[in-house]
Amino acid sequence: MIEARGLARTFTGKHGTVEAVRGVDLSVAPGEIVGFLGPNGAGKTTTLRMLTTLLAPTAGTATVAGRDLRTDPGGVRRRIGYVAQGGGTDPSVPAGEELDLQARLYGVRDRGERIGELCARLDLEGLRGRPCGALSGGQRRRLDIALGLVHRPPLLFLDEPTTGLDPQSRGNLWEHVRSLRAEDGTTVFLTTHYLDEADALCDRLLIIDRGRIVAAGTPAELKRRVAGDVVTLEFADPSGGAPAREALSRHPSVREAVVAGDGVRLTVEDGERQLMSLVRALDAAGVELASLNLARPSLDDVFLTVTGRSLRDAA
Ligand SMILES: Nc1ncnc2c1ncn2[C@@H]1O[C@H](COP(=O)(O)OP(=O)(O)OP(=O)(O)O)[C@@H](O)[C@H]1O
Repeated sequence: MIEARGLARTFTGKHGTVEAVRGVDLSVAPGEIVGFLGPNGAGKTTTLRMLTTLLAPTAGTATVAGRDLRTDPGGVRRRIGYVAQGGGTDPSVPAGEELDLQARLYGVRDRGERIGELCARLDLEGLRGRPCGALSGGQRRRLDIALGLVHRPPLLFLDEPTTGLDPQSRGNLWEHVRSLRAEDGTTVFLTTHYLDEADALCDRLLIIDRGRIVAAGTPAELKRRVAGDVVTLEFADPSGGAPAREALSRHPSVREAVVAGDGVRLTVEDGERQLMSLVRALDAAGVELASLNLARPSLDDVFLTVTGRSLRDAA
């Protein structure tokens, strides 16, 4: 559904040159929900604007929804939906009229039927007469998505769809995005800097940092591949940290062992299966354990491993 090679964009202004996107390769298959994740300023919006024909690339090529970005931008536009950050509705116009206008702009023939279908699907039925400015944040995001889908595009781009929404509305929006894929097979490409959103909603993730893709895979693959499991140990005797670290850093499954406060933090390959063996190694070293905790790595651990920075700090 998307194939991009070497996509790049440089901005040149009074204050010099910014290489916002530096040669991005990406592939998105039909029916996937793909998340484009990265800190502020990483190049997410710039990439999205290139893929949606709003910004010309400085270099690279892409096919989007079966059309060439450079030679047939009109063809791309007809076959994609794009929901920008903040949307573009007029606060004084009723939601139903905005939908009608959009359907006319795209020349949708059965627009009454299509609008009814979208309103039912996105829980907008009772809101058609309400001015856009009077909708709640979650309702407005659902209207923005309906506007992006009026012409039945097979591919939908969402730029930070849940920024500014409360946790309940975010969960609700994720459900709607999933059902678009389940019911219509819509492919979704979305940007986010929320790790929980990337983890919960997306089949596959591309992590971008400073204009380059630094990691790609399913959330589970990324976590498994890059970070290992995290085991935190505390000891009956607070001075147990140093001998424990000494004993455990020789264990074949331990990639890293650091003393943290009164305890030790380990990065362990396949942590669950190794726990008993780690406990035995401690026992052999004569260190008495007070507590042990095993945690799956988070996407933040992944980002930390590939870039050396925390996604939260970077954002
Ligand atoms: N029109 C422009 N002129 C100059 N620099 C720009 C322009 N648009 C973006 N940039 C710069 O390009 C870089 C990437 O910006 P971009 O908006 O793509 O990042 P982002 O990952 O979407 O960030 P955010 O999460 O904050 O939306 C930033 O350094 C930004 O300041």
